[in-house]
Amino acid sequence: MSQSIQFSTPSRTPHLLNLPHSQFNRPLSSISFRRFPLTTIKYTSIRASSSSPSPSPDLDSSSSSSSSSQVLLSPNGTGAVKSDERSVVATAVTTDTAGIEVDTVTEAELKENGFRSTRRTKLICTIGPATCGFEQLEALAVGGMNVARLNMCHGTRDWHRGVIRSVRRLNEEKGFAVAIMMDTEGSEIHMGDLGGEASAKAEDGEIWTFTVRAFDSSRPERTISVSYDGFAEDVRVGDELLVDGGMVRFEVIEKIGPDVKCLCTDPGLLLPRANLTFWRDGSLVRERNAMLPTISSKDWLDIDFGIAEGVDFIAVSFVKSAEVINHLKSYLAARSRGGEIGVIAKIESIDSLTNLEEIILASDGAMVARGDLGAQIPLEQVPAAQQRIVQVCRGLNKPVIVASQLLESMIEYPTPTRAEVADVSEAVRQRSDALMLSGESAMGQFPDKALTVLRTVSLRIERWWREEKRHESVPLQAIGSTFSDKISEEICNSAAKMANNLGVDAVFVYTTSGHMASLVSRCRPDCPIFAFTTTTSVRRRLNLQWGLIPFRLSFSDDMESNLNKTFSLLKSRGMIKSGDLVIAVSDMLQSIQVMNVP
Ligand SMILES: Nc1ncnc2c1ncn2[C@@H]1O[C@H](COP(=O)(O)OP(=O)(O)OP(=O)(O)O)[C@@H](O)[C@H]1O
Ligand SMILES: CC(=O)C(=O)O
Ligand SMILES: [K+]
Ligand SMILES: [Mg+2]
Repeated sequence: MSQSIQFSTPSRTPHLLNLPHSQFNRPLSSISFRRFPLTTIKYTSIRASSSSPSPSPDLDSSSSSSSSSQVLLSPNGTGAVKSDERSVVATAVTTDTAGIEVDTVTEAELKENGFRSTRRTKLICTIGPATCGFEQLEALAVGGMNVARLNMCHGTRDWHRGVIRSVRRLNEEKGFAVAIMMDTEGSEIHMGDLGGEASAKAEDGEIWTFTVRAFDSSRPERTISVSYDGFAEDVRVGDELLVDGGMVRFEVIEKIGPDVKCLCTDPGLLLPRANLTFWRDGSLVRERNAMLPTISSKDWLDIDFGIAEGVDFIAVSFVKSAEVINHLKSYLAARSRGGEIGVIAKIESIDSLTNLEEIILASDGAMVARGDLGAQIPLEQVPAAQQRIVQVCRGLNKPVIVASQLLESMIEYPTPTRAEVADVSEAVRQRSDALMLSGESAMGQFPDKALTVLRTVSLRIERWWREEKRHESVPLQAIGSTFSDKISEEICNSAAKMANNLGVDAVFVYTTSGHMASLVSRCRPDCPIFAFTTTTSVRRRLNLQWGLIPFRLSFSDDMESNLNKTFSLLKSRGMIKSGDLVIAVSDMLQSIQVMNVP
C-alpha cells in the first residue's frame, strides 16, 4: 500500500490524453494543467509488486536496450569500500537479472551497509602520468572516482584519447559510469614545458631569464620560455612575477629585447607550463591579458576533439563572462547532437567573480579553481569566495566543484596535514557537490591514498553532520521559469522535506533528462537519492551531483509498473529489502509516492 500525491489531470493515465511530450521532456502535467485548471491531489493505493524473487518475464522484455545479459558496475555515489572487498567488487558481474545498470562498488556498499551510509560528496581525479594506465584507472574507480578530469594544458591529444578510451572500456566492462571532464588550457600566460624535465629548482638570489623566444634544442640554463608574445613588452622593471600563484616569486630587474631578467625572491619548484602572473604596486596587472580570448584557437581544436571522443563535461578555464559560455553551448548544441556535453565554468579570475551570477546561470556547473584564483585575489579572500560560489551554485541548482590543493602535501607524502583534512571537511560541510584532486592524482606518489582520504573524510563529516542535525534548512530560492518547472521544484522540495521528517531510507527519482534528480539533490536530503534514467550519458552526468546514485533503467510513463520493476530488480540484487521506506518522484507523471518496499 502506498500513499501518493499526484499533480495530474482527473485521468489516472495522463499519457492517454495523447498530448505530445515536448522536446525538453516537460512533464505531462504541465499540459494537463492548462487543460484542466483544477489541480487534484490524489491519494491512491498502488498494489505492491507480487515480490517474486526473480523478475517476471515482462520485466525482462520491457528493458529493451538494457536487456543485455551483462550487468554493469559503475558510477559510484558510494562510500568506502574496505580494501579486502575491492578485489571482489572490481570484477564484472554477469547475471540474468539484467535491466538495471549499477556499478559493483555501489552494489557492494548498499548490500553491506544499507542505504544511509553511502557517500554523498562526489570525487574527481585529474589523470596524469601517475594514473593513466588501465589498472591505475580501475583502482581509482574502485576507490570512488566519479569523474576523471583531463587537463589539456598537458599531454598530447593521443595521450588523452588513450585515457578516454580506457575509462570508456572500464565503464563498459566493469559497469562503472565514470564521467570524463575535459579542462581547457585557456590563453592565460604560462611557462613553457621545461624541455622535458619534470621540474626545475629556483634558489633564492638566482637570476633567471624569462623569454618569449622559443628554444630550438634543449633549454638554456636558468631560462624559461613564456607563452605570451606581449610579455617582454608588458612587464616593467620592479614588477613582481608569481609562478603558480606565488609558489615561486621573482622580481623583474632588467629587460633586454625579448628577454626579461628576474631575481628569485621566494625559492621553489618550477613545474612545466606553470601559470604566470605579474603584479605592480600590490595588484595584479591584467589590462593586456584581458584581451586574450577565453577559448583560444588551440582550445577550439581540443573542444572538437572532446566532442569527437564524447566527453561528458568541458570545463572552461578563466571564464570572464556569460557570453563565452553561451557561445560554447550553442557550438556544442550544433555539433554534439543536442546538449549532451555539460559546460562547467571555472571561477579563477577577478572578472569571473564580478560576473558570478550570470556566468553560473549560463553554465551547467562551476568549479572553484582555487589555484589560479589565489593568484588573482589575495589568498585570504579565497575562502569567502569559495563559500559564495558554493552558495550561488546551490541557489541556481548547478553542481559545484571545489578544486586545488585539497591534499597538496600528498603529492609527496602518504598522509595529509591536519590543515588539509580541515580544508576537505569544510568543503564537505558546505555541501559542495564534488571535490577534486589535481597534482595529487596526476603526478603524485600516492594517488590512491589521496582518494581514500577524500572518501573517508567525506563519509565521516557527512555522517557527523547528519547525526548532529547540524544542517540548518536553508530556504532555497525559486528558480523554475515555467509553470511545469515550478511544479517539479515544489515536488522535489516537498519530497526532500518529507524524506527528512519521515526518516525514509531513500528517495527514488525517475528522470529522463536528469533535471528532476538535480532538483532533489539540490535539497540535500538526509537520505541518498536513487536516480533512475534511461540513458547512459545522463547517468554519467548525474555522477557529478551530490547524493545521487545513478542507475540506468528503462521505464515507462506508468509509475506503478516502474516501481514494481525497480523493486524486483533491486531486491533480486540484494540492494534493497522488504520494509525499506522509499519516497518516489518522477518527471513523467509529476507525483510523490511514499511506500514500504513490498
Ligand atoms: N596529462 C598530464 N600529463 C603530464 N602531467 C600532468 C598532466 N596533467 C596534470 N599533470 C601534472 O599535474 C600537475 C597538476 O595538475 P593540474 O591539472 O591540476 O594542473 P594545474 O596547472 O594546477 O591546473 P590548471 O592549469 O587547470 O590551472 C601539473 O602541474 C602537471 O605537472
Ligand atoms: C583547477 C584550476 O584550474 C585551478 O585551481 O587553477
Ligand atoms: K586547465
Ligand atoms: Mg587554473
